[in-house]
Amino acid sequence: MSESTIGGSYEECRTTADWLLKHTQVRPIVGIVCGSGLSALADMLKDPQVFKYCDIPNFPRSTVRGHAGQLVFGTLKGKSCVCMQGRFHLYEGHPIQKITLPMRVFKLLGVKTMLMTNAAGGLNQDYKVGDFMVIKDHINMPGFAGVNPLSGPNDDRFGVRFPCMSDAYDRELRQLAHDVAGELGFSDFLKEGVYCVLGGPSFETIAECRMLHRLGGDAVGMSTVHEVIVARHAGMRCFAMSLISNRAVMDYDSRERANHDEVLETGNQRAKQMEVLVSTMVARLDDNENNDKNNS
Ligand SMILES: O=P(O)(O)O[C@@H]1C[C@H](O)[C@@H](CO)O1
Ligand code: HPA
Repeated sequence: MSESTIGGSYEECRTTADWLLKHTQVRPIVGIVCGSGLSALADMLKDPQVFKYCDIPNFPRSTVRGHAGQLVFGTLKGKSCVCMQGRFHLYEGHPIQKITLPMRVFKLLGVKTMLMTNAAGGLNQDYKVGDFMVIKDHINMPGFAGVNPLSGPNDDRFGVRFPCMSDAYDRELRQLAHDVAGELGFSDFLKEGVYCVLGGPSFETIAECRMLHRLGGDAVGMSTVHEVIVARHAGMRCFAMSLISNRAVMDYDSRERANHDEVLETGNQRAKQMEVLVSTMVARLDDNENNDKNNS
């Protein structure tokens, strides 16, 4: 299959970006991705303009409960934003280049900073359900098997062939999250750690959770990393945060069972605090710092 049939080519992303630019006056500088159960964040945008994914040229469809499947443009705390109310996952059957196509479209729309959220299982034994984890680094398990959104011919118009990932999660944005959490009284439940991505949709076995924990993972999930790789390749600053929606089961005597209902339920319980934290961060983003951080 050629890259253009898989998705994510420059021409395809340009077509989508041009269509959106024609249909909205908003010129976003901040992009937001809402994780499972965390879609309400998009409802904070003022003067929203909503596009269903099925109406946007080249966009895949959202198939997961808790992912509304629409793109919302608007203003958040005075900053022009575009927000994915629902994301795409590998297990939905989309090619990985298609899952991450929105990142390239956002780049072409003028987005400089990406803020992503997700729901994840807690591997770190100190984490409680409901904690927030600022992602400081990731382990890309599908990547070990060659499943990487940048596989295939490289298009220099987006970024370099071999992008560095040791600075994938912007240090200043992570610090900003801690500062804001301190002011809001959230520090007790704001952690920082390593996110492991798997393909899903089956949740992990006990042996897999134990292995991931030993490898240095603090939380496990099924998203975000592919988006971050493509966003960083294109020079956007990235911040990502997990809501620890459930505890990864690590003990053969445990009666706990990971399930999507619990994930959505925890999202509902913590949605308001997630909204306040993210929106306050957006308010504090320094426009001058919104420069391209390309890794060329
Ligand atoms: O989009 P995110 O990563 O928040 O979604 C997580 C991973 C699976 O899609 C789902 C499992 O409950 O939630
Ligand atoms: N494992 C993988 N993905 C997840 C989990 C989990 O326990 N919780 C939410 N998304």
